[in-house]
Amino acid sequence: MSVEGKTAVVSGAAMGIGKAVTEILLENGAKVVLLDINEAAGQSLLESLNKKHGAGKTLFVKCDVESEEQIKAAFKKTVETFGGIDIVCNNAGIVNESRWDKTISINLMSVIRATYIALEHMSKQSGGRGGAIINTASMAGLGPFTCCPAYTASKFGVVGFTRAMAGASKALGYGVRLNAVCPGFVQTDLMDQIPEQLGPYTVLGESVEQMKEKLGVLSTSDVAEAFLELLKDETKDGQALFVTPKKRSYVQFPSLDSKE
Ligand SMILES: NC(=O)C1=CN([C@@H]2O[C@H](COP(=O)(O)OP(=O)(O)OC[C@H]3O[C@@H](n4cnc5c(N)ncnc54)[C@H](O)[C@@H]3O)[C@@H](O)[C@H]2O)C=CC1
Ligand SMILES: CCCCCC(=O)CC\C=C/C=C/C=C/[C@@H](O)[C@@H](O)CCCC(=O)O
Repeated sequence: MSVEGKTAVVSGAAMGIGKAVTEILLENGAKVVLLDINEAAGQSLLESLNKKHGAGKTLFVKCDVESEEQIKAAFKKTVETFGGIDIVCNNAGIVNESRWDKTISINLMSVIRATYIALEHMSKQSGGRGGAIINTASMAGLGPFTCCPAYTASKFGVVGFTRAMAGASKALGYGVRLNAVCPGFVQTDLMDQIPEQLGPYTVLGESVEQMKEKLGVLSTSDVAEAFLELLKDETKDGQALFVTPKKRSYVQFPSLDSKE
């Protein structure tokens, strides 16, 4: 799918990975609606993007992804402004092992909530144009990251939901592809804040520095490139794309097909 002329919605767009995804989409000719709870950072990014890419290609909507009402309003505003939605990147996320319920709520429940609301606009079965949804999972959604069990659970959930929803979308003729991106460490505020966010598992976080050294640390634009690959390659549906500085590969899951 060409990104040129398409309308995209990116959550957690004010900073980090979401900001880089927003930038790569604009560079490739898309219009982008930035959703974030941080209004100051969102508005300031919008101003600099408008200077660089020209006004009329972006919109910032203050939106807490935990709120169904605010997500609905943000998607409605997108359709009113740009005439439809082709791409959604569910990217907003946190690490907070002390508030594990909030971690599950933002990282997993909000991805499911936003996907269902997005599909009301995007599905060909409800008058939409079809398109693509990319959910930001993590390497911690593929293997257990012992210093953050709730974060790990949320990201396993994102991978599982994305794969199942891709199958449902295909079977029901929605015309919407769904994929997950699973990065290792990425240089962002979230990564820098890991040591303070592990609550009862803080002592286990001591191995994080060694893991970072072993795996390397991605730049946000490395991750944005992976998003672009998933958008452009229409053969990718229900995939988890694992990304580290040394490797980018599609995860091979065990086949559990009862027909085989
Ligand atoms: N940085 C890393 O090492 C990795 C990050 N990830 C995932 O990437 C995603 C983005 O993370 P980063 O860019 O690193 O974090 P970040 O902290 O730099 O940016 C996250 C953005 O999400 C926004 N946000 C947080 N809660 C929100 C809410 N309730 N509603 C709307 N916006 C909200 C923040 O205001 C911020 O702008 C997350 O889902 C994270 O789990 C995945 C793998 C590695
Ligand atoms: C602590 C929150 C991390 C937030 C940012 C990320 O999502 C980074 C994810 C990066 C690496 C995840 C690695 C997971 C590795 C496991 O699959 C396992 O192979 C490593 C085992 C060692 C351990 O759990 O300590």
